[in-house]
Amino acid sequence: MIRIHAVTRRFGEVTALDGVSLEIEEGEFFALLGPSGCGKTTLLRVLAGFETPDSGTVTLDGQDLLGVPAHRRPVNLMFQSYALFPHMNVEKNIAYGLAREGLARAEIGERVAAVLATVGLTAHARRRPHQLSGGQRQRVALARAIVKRPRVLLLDEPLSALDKQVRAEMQLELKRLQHQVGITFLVVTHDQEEAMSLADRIAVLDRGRVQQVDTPVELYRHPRGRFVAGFVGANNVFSGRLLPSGGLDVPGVGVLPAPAGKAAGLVGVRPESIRLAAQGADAHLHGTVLDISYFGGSSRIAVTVPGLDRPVLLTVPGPATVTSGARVALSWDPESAVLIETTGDTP
Ligand SMILES: Nc1ncnc2c1ncn2[C@@H]1O[C@H](COP(=O)(O)OP(=O)(O)OP(=O)(O)O)[C@@H](O)[C@H]1O
Repeated sequence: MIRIHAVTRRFGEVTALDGVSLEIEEGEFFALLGPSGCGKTTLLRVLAGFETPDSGTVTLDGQDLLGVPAHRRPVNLMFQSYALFPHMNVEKNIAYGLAREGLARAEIGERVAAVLATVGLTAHARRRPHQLSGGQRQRVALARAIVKRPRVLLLDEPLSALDKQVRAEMQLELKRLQHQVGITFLVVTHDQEEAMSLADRIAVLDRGRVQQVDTPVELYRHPRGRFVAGFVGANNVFSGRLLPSGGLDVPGVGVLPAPAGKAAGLVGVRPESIRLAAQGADAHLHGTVLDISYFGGSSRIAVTVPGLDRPVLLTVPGPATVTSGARVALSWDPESAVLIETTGDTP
């Protein structure tokens, strides 16, 4: 198990990591998710040994890791595929690290062959990187990292260079591989969909601080704090006061469906929980359709509501039945509204 405790790293005025504590289990697929500049790469570099924190500790199975030089750590950083050696074929690229470790030729041959089979590139062993597709190059980069049999594999935005379809394929591939090799994977990404689809657990970082660590489902269902609520999946966040009899009283808007409570705070309602309602008794909000985005299987509708500073988003299956400029009524079940953050208790 990796235990990161109170790790802080400053660069002049910038605090890249601000008291980060995390525990990553053996064999886990763990993601660090956050916007650009939140400190993800710095944390990865600390684990890899390319960066020393100002304070804090990192242990692997109880053993200090920070005092161990980078090349002695049982941790490997997977570089982007453009870091492959262009003049070496696939096999040689993969064998390179093992040869440097001084392993016997026979063992290198066996290990390279095994890993080539694992990533499905046996038939391409003699090709050079420029003779491969982006996805295949990414597999070589992966093979090169896992052939060294690290305990922990660090991946920095591993799929960002790939186009959408290849990316989806590689996500499946990465998960399958991680399962097969049983190595702990720690992936860094700013793409929440990627983190959700890959990881067993996700740590959301903002400005050098861990905001929440949870499974993808929990992060989506019960985001804690405004940042996570807005960053992980689309969300509608309403600010108001929960009423003991049920509902959220939003100043200037009215009482919106929400469970009973006593706190003033922020409540989130996911776009797929909101439906178009008939005007009248069962409608809770009224507004004007601002924009419609069609995604094939579903559509996202943005509705401007007087009194709210951001449009309300809702998702409907298939093409939308309304058009821009239409007046619509919106509704949702109280149970689908979750308290994200309290801003004070009502006396
Ligand atoms: N060597 C450095 N010198 C000065 N500032 C740095 C250095 N490395 C990182 N920083 C700063 O620390 C902060 C965190 O950087 P980091 O690269 O960890 O972010 P990130 O979340 O990985 O972002 P991105 O997704 O853009 O790579 C940023 O403000 C960055 O400018």
